[in-house]
Amino acid sequence: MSQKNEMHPRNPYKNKPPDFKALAIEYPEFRKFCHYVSNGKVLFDFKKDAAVRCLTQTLLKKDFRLNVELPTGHLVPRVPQKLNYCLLIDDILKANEITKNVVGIDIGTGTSCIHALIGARHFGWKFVATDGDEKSVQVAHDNVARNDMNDSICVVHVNPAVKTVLIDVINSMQDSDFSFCMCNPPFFEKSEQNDRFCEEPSVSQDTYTNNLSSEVRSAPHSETIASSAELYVDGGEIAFVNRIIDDSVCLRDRVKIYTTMIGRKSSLKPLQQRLQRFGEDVKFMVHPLNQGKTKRWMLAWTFAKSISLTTLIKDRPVSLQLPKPAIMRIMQEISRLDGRLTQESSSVIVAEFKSVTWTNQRARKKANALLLGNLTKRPKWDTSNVACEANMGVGDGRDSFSDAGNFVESKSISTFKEFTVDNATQAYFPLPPGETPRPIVRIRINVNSENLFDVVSFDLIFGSKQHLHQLVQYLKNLLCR
Ligand SMILES: C[S@@+](CC[C@H](N)C(=O)[O-])C[C@H]1O[C@@H](n2cnc3c(N)ncnc32)[C@H](O)[C@@H]1O
Repeated sequence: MSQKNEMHPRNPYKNKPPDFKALAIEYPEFRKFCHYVSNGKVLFDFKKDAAVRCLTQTLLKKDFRLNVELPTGHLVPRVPQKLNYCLLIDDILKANEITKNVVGIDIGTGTSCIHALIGARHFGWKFVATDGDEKSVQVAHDNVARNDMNDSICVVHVNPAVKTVLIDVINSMQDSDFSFCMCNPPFFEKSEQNDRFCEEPSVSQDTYTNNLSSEVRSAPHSETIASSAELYVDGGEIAFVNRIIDDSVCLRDRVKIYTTMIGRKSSLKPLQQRLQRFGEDVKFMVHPLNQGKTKRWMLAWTFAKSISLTTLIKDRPVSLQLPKPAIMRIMQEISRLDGRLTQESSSVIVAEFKSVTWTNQRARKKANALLLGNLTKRPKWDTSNVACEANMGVGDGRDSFSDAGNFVESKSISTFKEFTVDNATQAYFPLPPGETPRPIVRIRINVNSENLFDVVSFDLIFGSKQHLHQLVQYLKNLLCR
């Protein structure tokens, strides 16, 4: 399903896709990839890599006055998607009043140098653009020079074998602080090589295509041809972004806002969990980046106390109408749910929860009654028919991308023959001394007095939207009767 309407509201391509007919009339090289059909419409062949390459070059020329070389065998950036990413960064910068002398770092700029070129031309930002591939650095440098942008963009070659991706570059520029960094990391782990892409020797030994000649997979909507450095990295995008996170822990607010694009939904959770481990020191957020049929995400984080990332959360605050005085009743209920309350003003409170206590209330009550009540048949807590054996890995157990510290094997052993047991095992690891567990959800509650009632709105500071909606529903059931 097309996700055009989820594009950034300021993206000019949001409600106005490229007019292929007009482009075909204006640009003869673009015309070669168009077919006229009987109703006068122009069809564009997205399936061919050369056509997509030409579309990107034409849009950059027409809409950004950029003359960009995109060599065959390398990724072709999609202009609306790249603009979406820059616009989101622009939103965060503007919301934090960072509007002058904006300097960004583009990690892994590729041959196109696309983020830096669009960022400099459209938003007036300056850039340091890095890449680990010498050819990409050369082509990116030529693209910058061809567009007379040497004063705004400095392209730097970095050693991709070095574990850090930001520290060396930043330390080589002693006096500069950076407003933000951005990155479109290689997504895939090397072992996935054969699943998604196959070699394309007609271009070069190092070129891959997603146009697999397989009976199982249908042909892709649009062909992607790329080099191995653009597609693969040890550990995939999770490992790459973890390297940026590691660097950010050392660099702290020498970069005000760290951002990266994320290509796979499954990468979001481990990366957010990783950031969560830095407790109150770090703020982070995820925002979707949609274009066409592709869904991507931007992960942003900051160590700077002055930076707010919540300004980007565009969801309407969830609200309830309650009889007056609503704030007292809300505070009572939140305390009953083991929430911690901080009063910010007479009408604003912040509530945080370390666990979800508002779901399964009936089951909770029943379990409590069983434990505390005077039932004739009480469970015998001190006897067991089952023994449990678990083999653990080494490490602190909190990294989900290795076996370290997680269960290697876990089994339940019945003390009766022919007696089977279900086995569910959960482990808790003590936090290092001095570290306090971070709440799973934090919500700002704002109470506005109207004539006859109070309007209570709930804003998610962090945590899952699902938890917020469940909690509000729970309070509604309880307080709106
Ligand atoms: C997916 S491509 C992104 C290219 C371009 N930024 C875009 O969005 O179209 C990833 C890029 O990261 C580069 N890269 C890989 N490891 C790197 C490292 N350690 N430091 C900098 N760049 C790296 C690759 O050479 C490749 O050009």
